[in-house]
Amino acid sequence: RLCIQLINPNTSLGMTEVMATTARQVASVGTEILAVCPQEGAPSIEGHFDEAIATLGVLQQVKAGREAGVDGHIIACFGDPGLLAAREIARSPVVGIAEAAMHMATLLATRFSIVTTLPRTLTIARHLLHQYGFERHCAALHAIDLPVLSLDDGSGLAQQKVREQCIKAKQQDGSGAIVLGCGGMADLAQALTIELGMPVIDGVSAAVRLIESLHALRLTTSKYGDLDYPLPKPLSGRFKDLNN
Ligand SMILES: NC(=O)NC1=NC(=O)NC1=O
Repeated sequence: RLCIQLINPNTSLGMTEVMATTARQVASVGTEILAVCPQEGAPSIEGHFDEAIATLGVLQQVKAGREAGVDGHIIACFGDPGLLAAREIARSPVVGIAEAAMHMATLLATRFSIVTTLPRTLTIARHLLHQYGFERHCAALHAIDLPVLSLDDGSGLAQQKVREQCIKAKQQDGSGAIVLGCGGMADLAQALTIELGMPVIDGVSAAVRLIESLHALRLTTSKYGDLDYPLPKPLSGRFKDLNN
Protein backbone atom coordinates (compact mmCIF):
# COMPACT_ATOMS: atom_id res chain seq x y z
CA ARG A 1 0.00 0.00 0.00
CA LEU A 2 1.21 3.48 -0.88
CA CYS A 3 0.36 6.66 1.01
CA ILE A 4 0.68 9.86 -1.03
CA GLN A 5 0.43 13.23 0.74
CA LEU A 6 -1.55 15.77 -1.30
CA ILE A 7 -0.64 19.26 -0.09
CA ASN A 8 -2.96 22.09 -1.05
CA PRO A 9 -0.68 25.09 -0.41
CA ASN A 10 -3.65 27.41 0.08
CA THR A 11 -5.90 27.21 3.13
CA SER A 12 -9.25 26.73 1.33
CA LEU A 13 -10.68 23.38 2.43
CA GLY A 14 -13.12 23.26 -0.50
CA MET A 15 -10.25 23.22 -2.97
CA THR A 16 -8.44 20.60 -0.91
CA GLU A 17 -11.52 18.40 -1.15
CA VAL A 18 -11.94 18.82 -4.92
CA MET A 19 -8.32 17.82 -5.47
CA ALA A 20 -8.45 14.96 -2.98
CA THR A 21 -11.55 13.51 -4.65
CA THR A 22 -9.90 13.59 -8.08
CA ALA A 23 -6.67 12.15 -6.69
CA ARG A 24 -8.57 9.26 -5.07
CA GLN A 25 -10.44 8.56 -8.31
CA VAL A 26 -7.26 8.16 -10.34
CA ALA A 27 -5.04 6.51 -7.71
CA SER A 28 -4.35 2.78 -7.96
CA VAL A 29 -6.29 0.41 -5.75
CA GLY A 30 -4.43 0.35 -2.45
CA THR A 31 -3.00 3.85 -2.75
CA GLU A 32 -4.09 6.12 0.08
CA ILE A 33 -4.33 9.88 -0.46
CA LEU A 34 -3.59 11.97 2.64
CA ALA A 35 -4.97 15.45 1.80
CA VAL A 36 -3.66 18.36 3.88
CA CYS A 37 -3.29 22.14 3.76
CA PRO A 38 -1.37 24.61 5.94
CA GLN A 39 -2.96 25.78 9.22
CA GLU A 40 -2.02 29.33 8.30
CA GLY A 41 -1.36 31.16 5.04
CA ALA A 42 -3.27 32.43 2.01
CA PRO A 43 -6.79 31.29 1.05
CA SER A 44 -5.68 31.31 -2.56
CA ILE A 45 -2.35 31.75 -4.31
CA GLU A 46 -2.44 34.32 -7.08
CA GLY A 47 1.02 35.78 -7.41
CA HIS A 48 4.64 35.81 -6.27
CA PHE A 49 3.82 37.21 -2.81
CA ASP A 50 1.15 34.56 -2.12
CA GLU A 51 3.57 31.85 -3.25
CA ALA A 52 6.23 33.10 -0.86
CA ILE A 53 3.76 32.97 2.03
CA ALA A 54 2.58 29.47 1.03
CA THR A 55 6.07 28.04 0.92
CA LEU A 56 6.44 27.85 4.72
CA GLY A 57 3.21 25.88 5.04
CA VAL A 58 4.27 23.56 2.23
CA LEU A 59 7.57 22.84 3.96
CA GLN A 60 5.86 22.25 7.31
CA GLN A 61 3.49 19.77 5.68
CA VAL A 62 6.30 18.01 3.80
CA LYS A 63 8.18 17.57 7.08
CA ALA A 64 5.05 16.21 8.78
CA GLY A 65 4.46 13.84 5.87
CA ARG A 66 8.03 12.60 5.96
CA GLU A 67 7.71 11.93 9.69
CA ALA A 68 4.43 10.11 9.04
CA GLY A 69 6.27 7.94 6.51
CA VAL A 70 4.38 8.93 3.35
CA ASP A 71 5.65 7.55 0.02
CA GLY A 72 5.40 10.83 -1.88
CA HIS A 73 4.29 14.46 -1.72
CA ILE A 74 2.23 16.44 -4.24
CA ILE A 75 2.45 20.25 -4.21
CA ALA A 76 -1.04 20.93 -5.52
CA CYS A 77 -0.81 24.54 -6.71
CA PHE A 78 0.04 25.46 -10.28
CA GLY A 79 3.00 27.56 -9.24
CA ASP A 80 4.66 24.50 -7.65
CA PRO A 81 5.56 26.71 -4.64
CA GLY A 82 8.51 25.52 -2.58
CA LEU A 83 9.19 22.55 -4.86
CA LEU A 84 13.00 22.44 -4.65
CA ALA A 85 13.10 23.39 -0.96
CA ALA A 86 10.59 20.60 -0.33
CA ARG A 87 12.82 18.14 -2.19
CA GLU A 88 15.74 19.04 0.08
CA ILE A 89 13.83 18.04 3.22
CA ALA A 90 11.89 15.15 1.68
CA ARG A 91 13.02 11.54 1.58
CA SER A 92 10.40 10.39 -0.95
CA PRO A 93 9.43 11.97 -4.32
CA VAL A 94 7.97 15.49 -4.40
CA VAL A 95 6.02 16.42 -7.54
CA GLY A 96 4.38 19.74 -8.38
CA ILE A 97 1.13 19.71 -10.35
CA ALA A 98 2.45 22.12 -12.99
CA GLU A 99 5.54 20.05 -13.75
CA ALA A 100 3.51 16.83 -13.65
CA ALA A 101 0.96 18.09 -16.16
CA MET A 102 3.63 19.60 -18.41
CA HIS A 103 5.68 16.39 -18.47
CA MET A 104 2.59 14.34 -19.30
CA ALA A 105 1.64 16.75 -22.09
CA THR A 106 5.08 16.42 -23.72
CA LEU A 107 4.58 12.63 -23.89
CA LEU A 108 1.30 13.08 -25.78
CA ALA A 109 1.73 16.08 -28.09
CA THR A 110 4.54 18.09 -29.66
CA ARG A 111 3.06 21.32 -28.27
CA PHE A 112 0.61 22.09 -25.50
CA SER A 113 -1.45 25.07 -24.36
CA ILE A 114 -2.03 26.19 -20.79
CA VAL A 115 -5.37 27.47 -19.45
CA THR A 116 -5.04 29.13 -16.05
CA THR A 117 -6.86 31.61 -13.79
CA LEU A 118 -5.73 35.25 -13.54
CA PRO A 119 -3.63 36.96 -16.24
CA ARG A 120 -1.01 37.85 -13.63
CA THR A 121 -0.40 34.12 -12.96
CA LEU A 122 0.52 33.65 -16.64
CA THR A 123 3.97 35.01 -15.75
CA ILE A 124 4.37 32.35 -13.07
CA ALA A 125 3.49 29.66 -15.60
CA ARG A 126 6.03 31.16 -18.03
CA HIS A 127 8.70 31.10 -15.30
CA LEU A 128 7.98 27.41 -14.74
CA LEU A 129 8.15 26.63 -18.48
CA HIS A 130 11.60 28.22 -18.48
CA GLN A 131 12.72 26.50 -15.28
CA TYR A 132 11.56 23.05 -16.48
CA GLY A 133 12.81 23.53 -20.05
CA PHE A 134 9.39 23.32 -21.67
CA GLU A 135 9.22 26.81 -23.25
CA ARG A 136 9.46 25.46 -26.79
CA HIS A 137 6.76 22.87 -26.06
CA CYS A 138 4.18 25.46 -24.98
CA ALA A 139 2.28 26.98 -27.91
CA ALA A 140 0.25 29.50 -25.91
CA LEU A 141 -1.09 30.41 -22.49
CA HIS A 142 -4.63 31.58 -21.68
CA ALA A 143 -6.31 32.91 -18.54
CA ILE A 144 -10.03 32.73 -17.65
CA ASP A 145 -9.55 36.11 -15.88
CA LEU A 146 -11.34 34.93 -12.74
CA PRO A 147 -9.81 34.46 -9.28
CA VAL A 148 -8.81 31.01 -8.06
CA LEU A 149 -11.67 30.77 -5.56
CA SER A 150 -14.23 31.41 -8.32
CA LEU A 151 -13.65 27.73 -9.12
CA ASP A 152 -15.00 26.92 -5.66
CA ASP A 153 -18.03 29.27 -5.49
CA GLY A 154 -20.56 26.80 -6.85
CA SER A 155 -21.74 29.11 -9.66
CA GLY A 156 -20.18 27.10 -12.47
CA LEU A 157 -19.07 30.34 -14.17
CA ALA A 158 -15.36 29.60 -13.83
CA GLN A 159 -15.84 26.08 -15.14
CA GLN A 160 -17.66 27.46 -18.18
CA LYS A 161 -14.82 29.93 -18.79
CA VAL A 162 -12.27 27.10 -18.58
CA ARG A 163 -14.25 25.19 -21.21
CA GLU A 164 -14.42 28.28 -23.46
CA GLN A 165 -10.67 28.90 -23.18
CA CYS A 166 -9.90 25.25 -23.92
CA ILE A 167 -12.07 25.39 -27.06
CA LYS A 168 -10.31 28.63 -28.09
CA ALA A 169 -6.90 27.02 -27.48
CA LYS A 170 -7.86 24.02 -29.59
CA GLN A 171 -9.05 26.25 -32.45
CA GLN A 172 -6.21 28.80 -32.39
CA ASP A 173 -3.00 27.46 -30.88
CA GLY A 174 -1.95 24.59 -33.10
CA SER A 175 -1.27 22.55 -29.96
CA GLY A 176 -2.22 18.92 -29.44
CA ALA A 177 -2.84 18.97 -25.71
CA ILE A 178 -4.04 21.35 -23.01
CA VAL A 179 -2.70 21.69 -19.46
CA LEU A 180 -5.18 22.94 -16.84
CA GLY A 181 -3.36 25.59 -14.87
CA CYS A 182 -4.96 25.40 -11.43
CA GLY A 183 -5.46 22.75 -8.80
CA GLY A 184 -9.10 23.79 -8.60
CA MET A 185 -9.63 22.63 -12.19
CA ALA A 186 -8.67 19.04 -11.33
CA ASP A 187 -12.23 17.71 -11.72
CA LEU A 188 -12.66 19.17 -15.23
CA ALA A 189 -9.97 17.33 -17.19
CA GLN A 190 -11.69 14.03 -17.97
CA ALA A 191 -14.91 15.55 -19.34
CA LEU A 192 -13.00 18.14 -21.38
CA THR A 193 -10.74 15.45 -22.84
CA ILE A 194 -13.83 13.64 -24.11
CA GLU A 195 -15.63 16.76 -25.32
CA LEU A 196 -12.62 18.26 -27.12
CA GLY A 197 -11.23 14.99 -28.43
CA MET A 198 -7.73 15.86 -27.27
CA PRO A 199 -5.74 15.35 -24.05
CA VAL A 200 -6.75 17.91 -21.40
CA ILE A 201 -4.41 17.25 -18.50
CA ASP A 202 -4.88 17.88 -14.79
CA GLY A 203 -1.69 18.05 -12.76
CA VAL A 204 -3.15 16.46 -9.62
CA SER A 205 -4.02 13.27 -11.49
CA ALA A 206 -0.70 13.30 -13.34
CA ALA A 207 1.23 13.75 -10.10
CA VAL A 208 -0.52 10.84 -8.36
CA ARG A 209 0.41 8.43 -11.14
CA LEU A 210 3.93 9.81 -11.55
CA ILE A 211 4.64 9.24 -7.86
CA GLU A 212 3.23 5.72 -8.10
CA SER A 213 5.51 5.09 -11.09
CA LEU A 214 8.60 6.44 -9.34
CA HIS A 215 7.85 4.21 -6.37
CA ALA A 216 7.32 1.16 -8.60
CA LEU A 217 10.71 1.88 -10.18
CA ARG A 218 12.30 2.21 -6.72
CA LEU A 219 13.31 5.78 -7.60
CA THR A 220 13.15 8.69 -5.19
CA THR A 221 14.42 12.25 -4.69
CA SER A 222 18.17 12.42 -5.23
CA LYS A 223 20.20 13.16 -2.12
CA TYR A 224 23.35 13.50 -4.21
CA GLY A 225 24.10 17.19 -4.73
CA ASP A 226 21.85 20.21 -4.28
CA LEU A 227 18.78 18.26 -3.15
CA ASP A 228 20.59 16.68 -0.22
CA TYR A 229 19.12 17.48 3.21
CA PRO A 230 19.72 21.13 4.24
CA LEU A 231 23.00 21.92 6.00
CA PRO A 232 22.43 21.59 9.75
CA LYS A 233 22.02 24.94 11.52
CA PRO A 234 19.91 26.31 14.36
CA LEU A 235 16.76 27.86 12.88
CA SER A 236 14.82 30.22 15.14
CA GLY A 237 11.21 31.12 15.87
CA ARG A 238 8.56 29.56 13.65
CA PHE A 239 11.29 27.93 11.52
CA LYS A 240 12.70 26.05 14.52
CA ASP A 241 13.42 22.39 13.71
CA LEU A 242 12.02 22.78 10.17
CA ASN A 243 15.34 21.49 8.78
CA ASN A 244 15.76 18.33 10.79
N1 LIG B 1 -2.45 29.41 -11.28
C1 LIG B 1 -3.19 29.10 -10.22
O1 LIG B 1 -4.39 29.18 -10.24
N2 LIG B 1 -2.55 28.66 -9.08
C2 LIG B 1 -3.20 28.30 -7.93
N3 LIG B 1 -3.48 29.07 -6.91
C3 LIG B 1 -4.05 28.32 -5.93
O2 LIG B 1 -4.40 28.73 -4.83
N4 LIG B 1 -4.12 27.05 -6.35
C4 LIG B 1 -3.62 26.97 -7.61
O3 LIG B 1 -3.50 25.98 -8.31
